[in-house]
Amino acid sequence: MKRGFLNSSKPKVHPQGPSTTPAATPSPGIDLGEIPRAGLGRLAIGKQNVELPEGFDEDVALLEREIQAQGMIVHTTVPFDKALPGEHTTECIFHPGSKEVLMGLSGFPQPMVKRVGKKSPVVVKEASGMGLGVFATRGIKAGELIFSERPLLVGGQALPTALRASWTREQKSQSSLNQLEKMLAVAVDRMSDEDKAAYMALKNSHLEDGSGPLAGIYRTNGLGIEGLRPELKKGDATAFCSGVGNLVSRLNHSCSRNVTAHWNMLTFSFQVFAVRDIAADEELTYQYCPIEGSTAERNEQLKPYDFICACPSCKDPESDARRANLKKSYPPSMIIPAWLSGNAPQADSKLLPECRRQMDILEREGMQGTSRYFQVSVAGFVACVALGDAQSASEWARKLARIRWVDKVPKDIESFVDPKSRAYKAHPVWRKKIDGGVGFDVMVKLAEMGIGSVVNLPH
Ligand SMILES: C[S@@+](CC[C@H](N)C(=O)[O-])C[C@H]1O[C@@H](n2cnc3c(N)ncnc32)[C@H](O)[C@@H]1O
Repeated sequence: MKRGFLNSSKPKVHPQGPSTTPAATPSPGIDLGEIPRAGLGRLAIGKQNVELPEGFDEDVALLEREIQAQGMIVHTTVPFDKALPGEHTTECIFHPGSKEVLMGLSGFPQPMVKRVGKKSPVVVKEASGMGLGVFATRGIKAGELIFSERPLLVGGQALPTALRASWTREQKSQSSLNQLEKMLAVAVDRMSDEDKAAYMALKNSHLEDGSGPLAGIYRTNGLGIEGLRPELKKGDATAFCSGVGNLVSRLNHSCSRNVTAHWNMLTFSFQVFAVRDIAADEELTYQYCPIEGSTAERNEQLKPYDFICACPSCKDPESDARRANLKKSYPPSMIIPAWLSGNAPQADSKLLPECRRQMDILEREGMQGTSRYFQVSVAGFVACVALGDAQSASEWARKLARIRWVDKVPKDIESFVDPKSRAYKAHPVWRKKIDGGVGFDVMVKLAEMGIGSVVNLPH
């Protein structure tokens, strides 16, 4: 989950958002202060006290009324019309325009009705030293959609708050946080009693920094959602909204996580997929920060969550060198077009060994949910097809077939898992490295598979 909001000085990751399914990314949240108690002349921000200017409360109230009058914040419920029996609803705090994005989607929202009687593949229970966590109730296969969840709450990042230029940074931070708490209070108040209780029961790791109780939960549990603010540049921190779920927000962090969470706009839900096989009773883990960096860098970014990661990679003294090596290595999918057209003779003998070397690091580090894992798998597959080696290509196809959360994985990839499949000879790249004849049609097919361009997947 990528958490993050207003004026946060914490890293906003994620970004990711490319030509693939949007990912849910953690967001660190506003790094602000405590909700002021009415009538107090000083506000606690973090461990400090902030002097308030004369008439501060009245000034804030005036500015808030202006924001309301201008319709800069929209409280709404999804689905907009009456929910079906058993269908979960989400309270939303939107920027202007977000609701219109959803109303423009044909068939929105596809209903999400609870399946009664089917045993859930997961259970929430105590995770030693981490509070609660999500655990598998049975073995789960790589690529399986484990659960979908429509969130309790979705809010915009950097929601407009009333600020005066003359205030100090601390006063602005304080005021933004106060206003966020008020907006959240409206949204939580609109929830059903069951959802309200679920929201209030979520973890709050912002007890010491002065966040109000609702904002503390929001900042601890939000996962980034992209696509609700199309007017903003993709990948901008402010282009993200943040969703808090009853189940998805119970996922603990690991730098070698075994699930990935993606946002499905049409059902207005998070979809959680297994990125590798998960054993019965194993904990499901997600990543709260980018995981390509060193152990120290990752733990710096995890500070807003108030824990030190003790995952296998963080404890392995050789992990940093492996991840650093991967970071500085070129994604092999970028080289394929030149290699195929004969413009990269130096890559002829190195391309496939390089794919295998990078795959070895990715698997040892538990990085199957990363962009690089997709890039290496697709490069290995295409290279083997181009060399007319269906046996080796089928091994790469098996990996690709499990990456179900990436739009660029060819829809017919399953037909390449059998090396004897007739699909091989019909593939536009079949034996092209040997027979030549790489034309525009082949390049188009490669581009469709994310080859030759940087495919940046979300976490
Ligand atoms: C989104 S919540 C995850 C669910 C949470 N454990 C609970 O009890 O609801 C995030 C918080 O869980 C805890 N947490 C998550 N991953 C952790 C980890 N790898 N080690 C220790 N604590 C972790 C931290 O307190 C963090 O602020």
